[in-house]
Amino acid sequence: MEKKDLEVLSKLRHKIDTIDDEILDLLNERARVAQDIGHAKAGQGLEFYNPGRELAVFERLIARNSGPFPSEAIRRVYREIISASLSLEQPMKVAFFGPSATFTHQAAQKQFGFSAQLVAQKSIPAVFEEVRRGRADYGVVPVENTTEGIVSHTLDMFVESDLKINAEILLEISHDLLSLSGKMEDIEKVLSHPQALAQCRHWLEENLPDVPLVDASSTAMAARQAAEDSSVAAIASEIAASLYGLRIVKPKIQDNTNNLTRFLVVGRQLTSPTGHDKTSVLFIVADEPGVLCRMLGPFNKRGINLSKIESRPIKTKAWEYIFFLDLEGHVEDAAVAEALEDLQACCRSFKVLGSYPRCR
Ligand SMILES: O=C(O)C(=O)C[C@]1(C(=O)O)C=C[C@@H](O)C=C1
Repeated sequence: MEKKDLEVLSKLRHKIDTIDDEILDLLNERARVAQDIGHAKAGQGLEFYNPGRELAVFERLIARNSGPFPSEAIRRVYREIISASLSLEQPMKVAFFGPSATFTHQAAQKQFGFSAQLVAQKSIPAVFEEVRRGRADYGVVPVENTTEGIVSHTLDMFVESDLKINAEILLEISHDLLSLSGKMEDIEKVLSHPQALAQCRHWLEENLPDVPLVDASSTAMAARQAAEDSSVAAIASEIAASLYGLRIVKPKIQDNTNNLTRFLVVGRQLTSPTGHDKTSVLFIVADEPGVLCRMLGPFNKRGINLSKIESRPIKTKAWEYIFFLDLEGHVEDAAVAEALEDLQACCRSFKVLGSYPRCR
């Protein structure tokens, strides 16, 4: 580099250093305000974590952004700023359906950031139990997938549990091809969970036709094995790559690109309205003619959009069902409250599972 160019570079770097100093000062100023909010909330017995407010922060900044800083990066950067602020208010413990490096782990990290303490649990009931006993502040569990449908284990938990849904997380399930070197030519074997191998079958046939495919007990386990042998590649998540020190040979190799999973954040309290909410309820109706029509009528009458209805068998009674309904709005909205009151009138059993910010 010529002396003149070096001088230009040095000036620009000095400019960046000055900007970074300002950013750092502002980050500390913001953290102090977040601490003040934390104290004010503690005084009123309010929850420190407020997913609705977080969403509003992300969305306001993304709408305001004129670039060139990428909008998606704004979400990620602010995710970590808020996560760090929250850890000053109160170190947060989040139980998730593990093991580590699963997609639920990734969803928990997306929602709570790196400053939260994420603790893997062996089962979905164990996640609920950790939160119920107060050993974790929140829990993250999967609830439905665009390819596989509902996760019945999670829905069944709400029948007995008093925990409330505080937020939903949408995650694109992206299967990445990972290895130690990150080079296609080093791959002699591909390892993954049978479902992940099946979801990437066409890509594997086209790109690695002669390489043997071997089943592993989980995508995380496949990544762990790939970390021990440079001739083995694993199909696993991005988080598995960072956990096991693997490189991405090829991202997003799944055949169906529209593979999304919805996760729920469960906590011990109901959350307050944000203006963009969704409510989930569970109920059992009497087994009599016209009851299905009557249970949906109150929502139709008030123009309330129903986004999902599921039924699950009642385990103690043959051919009777529990319904799970998702609707737009918050239980504190007048129209929603009235509709739910009408619904309750034709139910043998009824429970609000939570009102929480709709993922947009
Ligand atoms: O606004 C609040 O309620 C805060 O506690 C502040 C803050 C933030 O850093 O912006 C931190 C944590 C909450 O989950 C939401 C927002």
